[in-house]
Amino acid sequence: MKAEGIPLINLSVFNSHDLPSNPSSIETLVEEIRDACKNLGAFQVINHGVPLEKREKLEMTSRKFFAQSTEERLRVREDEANPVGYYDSLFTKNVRGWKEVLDPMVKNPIVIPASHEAGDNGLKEVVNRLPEYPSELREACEEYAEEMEKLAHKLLELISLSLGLKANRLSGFFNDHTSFTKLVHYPSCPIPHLALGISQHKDAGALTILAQDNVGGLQVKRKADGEWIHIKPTPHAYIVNVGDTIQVWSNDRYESVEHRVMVNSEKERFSMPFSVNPDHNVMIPKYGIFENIDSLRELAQMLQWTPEKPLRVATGFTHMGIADAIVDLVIRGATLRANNFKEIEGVIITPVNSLLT
Ligand SMILES: O=C(O)CCC(=O)C(=O)O
Ligand SMILES: [Fe+2]
Repeated sequence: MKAEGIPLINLSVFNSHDLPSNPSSIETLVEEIRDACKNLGAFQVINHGVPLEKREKLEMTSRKFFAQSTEERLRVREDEANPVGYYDSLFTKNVRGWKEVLDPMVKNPIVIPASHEAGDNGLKEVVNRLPEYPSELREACEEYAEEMEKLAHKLLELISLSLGLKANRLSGFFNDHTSFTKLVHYPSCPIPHLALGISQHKDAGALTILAQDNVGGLQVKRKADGEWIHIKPTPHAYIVNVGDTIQVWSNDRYESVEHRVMVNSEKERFSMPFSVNPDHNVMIPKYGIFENIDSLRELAQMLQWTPEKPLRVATGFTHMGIADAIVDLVIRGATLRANNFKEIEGVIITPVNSLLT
């Protein structure tokens, strides 16, 4: 099924919170996820198990929050020290988009790197800044986030399976996740031809699970022909975008999708993207996660591996197939540095020169 060029995936076989015990019952579903992630990097899900009343409650509180005076909204404005809260970019000559946002985190507080500077190992604590009005906003956010976490878990399991990995392969990366909900308001815009709600970008996290209202404006870029596809609102559905983190974990099998939001002169629009982000200290290996000998061989080929370009291999050595693959590489003359091996589940391979200090 398609909804205006974007696959529409029915999750009903997966509706309880656990994976069905019979793997063949979800084979088709896993295939659909694989095709959607490969071809577009985005899809919509229906029968996703998220109760409609939780979504509607948060949508209502979001509308109430943004309907307040500018002064009230600015009371919870984020700043450099604590980059969580309200921000708007309405008055910045549209380069940053015709929108305003409130972005509460799921876990509160969270600890994140103090800066993006290489070599800065400092950490800082970030706390949610939530408004007093509407009074039900905090509860609505918490209840909604709980549902989003469950859906995210299902989607990550399906994506793992679709990559030939165990269903729970990615779960361990999300114990102290840094996911957050974004309440976004795009006011109607008198100069829609000169502005964008959000200009073309990719999301950095693992996935984004997005609820949009019935106005429309989101577009995703189809890699095959560079065409922008309008995502027509499907009532109660969620749009799922593949982010950069999944792109890396999947060794580019799935690419994060470029998207943007158009604005219009008549209607304001509300959306609620939920960013599914791993723990801040999770290592995102440059060449993905491999659990079988074929993918390791494929990688060696992809890297045009030669003895002059040695690889560093890190592995738990629990999997005979992997050990065989390493032997295979050794036979081809690789310089393997056994004392550099780290005991990490699965296999991570990176060219030596980018890892050695
Ligand atoms: O509002 C939307 O439809 C998309 C928002 C988005 O892409 C983002 O916040 O990263
Ligand atoms: Fe986005």
